[in-house]
This record gives sequence, C-alpha cells and structure tokens, in this order.
Amino acid sequence: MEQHNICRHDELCGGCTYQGTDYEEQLRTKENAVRSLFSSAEITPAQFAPIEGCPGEQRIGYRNKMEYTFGDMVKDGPLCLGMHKIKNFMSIVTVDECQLVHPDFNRILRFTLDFCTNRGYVKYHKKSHLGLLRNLVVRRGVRTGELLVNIVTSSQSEFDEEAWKEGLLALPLDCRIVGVMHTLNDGLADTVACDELRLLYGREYYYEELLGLRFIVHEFAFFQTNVDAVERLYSEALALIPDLEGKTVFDLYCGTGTISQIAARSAARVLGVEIVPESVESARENAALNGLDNCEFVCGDVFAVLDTRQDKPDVIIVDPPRAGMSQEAVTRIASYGVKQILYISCNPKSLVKNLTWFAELGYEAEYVRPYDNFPMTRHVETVVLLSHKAPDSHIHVKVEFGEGKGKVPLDKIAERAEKYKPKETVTYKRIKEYIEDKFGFKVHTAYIAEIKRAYGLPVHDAPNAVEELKQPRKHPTPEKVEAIKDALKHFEVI
Ligand SMILES: C[S@@+](CC[C@H](N)C(=O)[O-])C[C@H]1O[C@@H](n2cnc3c(N)ncnc32)[C@H](O)[C@@H]1O
Repeated sequence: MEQHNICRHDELCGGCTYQGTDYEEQLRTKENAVRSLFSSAEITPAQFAPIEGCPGEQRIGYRNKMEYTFGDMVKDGPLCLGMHKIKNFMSIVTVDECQLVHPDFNRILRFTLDFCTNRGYVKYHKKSHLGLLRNLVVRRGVRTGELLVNIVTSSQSEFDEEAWKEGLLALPLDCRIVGVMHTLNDGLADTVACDELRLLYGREYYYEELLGLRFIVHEFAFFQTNVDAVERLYSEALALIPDLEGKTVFDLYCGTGTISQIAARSAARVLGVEIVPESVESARENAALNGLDNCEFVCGDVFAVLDTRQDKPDVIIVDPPRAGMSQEAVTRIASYGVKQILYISCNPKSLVKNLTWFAELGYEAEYVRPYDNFPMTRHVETVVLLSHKAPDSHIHVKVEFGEGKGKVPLDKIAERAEKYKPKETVTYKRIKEYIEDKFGFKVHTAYIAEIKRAYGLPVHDAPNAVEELKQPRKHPTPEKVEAIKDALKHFEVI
C-alpha cells in the first residue's frame, strides 16, 4: 500500500479529501463514483476505460493557482490566511505547508500573513461586509517558473502596497515573481471579483507552455490547474478525433483557447467561445503568439453566440464549468447534427445530466475515461466521446390511437410528453418579475448575473460583454442579494 507524507493541515483544511489515503484506493473511489453515476442514469457507453492516474512525482506540488482567503479560525481570533475549514465555511485555516503547491506559494502566503498581522490590518467580514483583507491569489507558470501575486482588498481603508511589494520582491524564492497586483473588490459575493486592478510591479500575466505551444495567461483568465496532467488528458482526448484535416471545429467554453489551438494545428478552422473577456483576450493573443491564423474567438454565452452565427461545425468540443451546460445550449449544439462531440468535464454529476439530454437528441456515449488530474482531492475529470446515431434504415409503422387491443392510449402519450417536456427556461425577466411581485422593488440584470456567477452558474452575457465589463462594476445591496437568492431558490436554480 502506497502512503505519502500526510499534510500538517490535514485534520482542519477542507482543501484535500483524500490526504493519507493510498493512491490506488483514491483512483478506485473516483472511478467507481463516475461509473455509478453513469449506471444510475442508465447510460451504458460502448467502452468505459479505466481511470488514468498521475505518476508519483506529480501527485504533490501540482496546483498552479491558489485563491487564499483571509479570515480567522475562531471568532475574532488571530488573522489567518488559507483555505476554508472542513465542514465550516466561515472558519479559515492558515495553510503555509500545503503539499499541493510549489513551496514558493507557502513562502508568499506566510510573508503576506505576517505583513498584514504586523500592520494590524483586519479581515473583511462576509456578513457585515466591513473590513479590508479579502484574498491572496498566487499563480505559477509551471514550465516557465513565473509567478503572479495579487492581493484582494476592499476599498474601505488603506493598504501599504509599496511596502508589501518590496517585501515580496525581496523574498528568497525558487521561481521568479513577474507581476505584483492589488485588486480592489467591494462586491458582496464571496468571490474574487475586480472593481479596480492596480499593477504594482511587472506585468499582469505569466507565460505557460503546453504541448509545444506558448500561452499568455492573464490574472483573471482561466487556465487548467494541473499542467502535466492536462497535457496527458488533452493529447488522449484529441486523439479520439484524429481526422481534423479540412474541418471546422467549435471549441465551446474555450477559456484561454488551449484546446482550440491544439486542434487548430490540424483543423482548417476553429471557433472558440468563452464568456470571460480576459480569457478571450488571452486566447486571441495566444493564437497570434503561436502563429495560428485559423482561430476565431468570440466572447459571450455559448447559447447566445451560437444562436447568432450562421457557420456550421464538423466537430464540436465542449469543456463547460462545474455547473455543466444549460438545456438550451445542449439542444443548440445537438441541432448541428455533427457526427462527433468531444465532452471534457470537471464534474461527473453535471456531465451525466447533460448526457441524458444528449441521448434524447440522438447522441450516444462511445467512449468514457475518467482522469485523476487532482490527486488528494475529491475532484475528477472525465472525457467522453459522443457519436450521433444515424438510422441504418427506415420502417413504416401504422399506429392507431385510442382504447382497446392493439391501440396506443392517448393518456400514456400525454404522460410521456410531460416527462420529456424541456424545463421552462428561467429567464432574467421571470426572475425580475418574481422579485418585483414578492419584494416590491426592481433588480438589474447585472446584479442577477453577479449572484449567479458567485454560485458558479452559467451566466448569459451578451456577445459584446468585453466592452460592457470594461465599465466599473456596481454591486447589489444586501437586501437585493437576498431577494435574488430567494428567486433563484424559488426557480430551483440553486
Ligand atoms: C472548465 S473551463 C475550460 C476552459 C478551457 N477549455 C481550458 O481547458 O482551458 C470552463 C470555461 O467556461 C467558461 N464559461 C462558463 N460559462 C460559460 C458560458 N455560459 N458560455 C461560455 N463560456 C462559459 C468559463 O469562464 C471557463 O473558462
């Protein structure tokens, strides 16, 4: 049985679920979890390949990004900086010996916590919305050894940017700090949002390398967390659709365009769609950096963008966020009728839900393989190749409706129709009407979007969201936040 050194924070930190568990056991647990979700949904893929694990040396130190939170372990206790405590979201555990990150992350965390403690800075309270310190974000280019450090505070009092930056740059580190930032965030949601970004040193992006391509990763752009593991996953996933020559590929939920650019080396054209403007900006820069002129990146919600476009894909790749895809997006994607859809998922629950919708639209799972890209945690990635089932031939059947032998009863048809009826879409308009009826005030669409984002739900921004998001963001009052949450619960969105 293979055991590794158990992390010092294991008993308190809510970050890792499987610290101290034998690695083969971790793999078995994750594979079984995916298998059982498939069988409960009655999805039987033609082939279910065994889970792919990480080689020994890649099971620790693999995370290239951490979003630490300021807080305390006990109410009004000393300042802490790190992860939420197991089963207690309000408490924070200082994780300055975390094994999932490069040791430089721990050094930067420790320095920042001591700096803030010595200055008497106070944490930002999630409930009262008073206080200064919110988050510390550290990112690393694994192949380039570049580090970005960003402290996130409210604008309620002064933070000594200059002294913090100088202290950071003087730290003895293995990697090289290429950017130091201070983000101001007065949003009410407990997420890293940006009202104002102040660049204190260097640049607000780092370089990374993946499968022979070079990528610029901006501070707020998505990039896969485990570079070595994702390289393996992408290579194997794209090998499932080897025949891309002369074809048009849609890479939906494309982030910084990593998959798009790998596909663009053999495809005729790639369209990438992504909702975060900074990621789209990175994707465009990256394609230029890699000399790929056959990629187009559009900013907006997948459904909204596809609905406005006339071009048609030959192959579709989707890699949605944890919440999965909306039913309208699945229906739109299936409507192209492409032979193959490659689905890369970071949440097997939303994956299986989406696959049941795809199955009703004629797509079957040909091949499934889980990947353990995040050892020690409960997370698992899954790659699925879907194929469109074209009929082999047609038969003509005469059906008589009504009661009696050999007839199909109409009430049974109505029952089935009810079962398969797509759920009514919960639009912003309906949410606003509900709030106005129940609470007697109006809420702005952007406020609803902010709360949905905080819950990791897909958000429908307009395709021109890049321009809109360049404006400073305003945030809803606590009263409006509660009303929006109430509406989202009412419509069973959360
Ligand atoms: C799991 S990441 C995949 C990114 C990319 N494929 C990669 O591997 O780097 C999911 C991406 O979907 C984006 N996203 C979330 N909701 C979206 C929506 N409704 N429409 C378009 N993109 C969305 C997120 O911003 C994020 O970049």
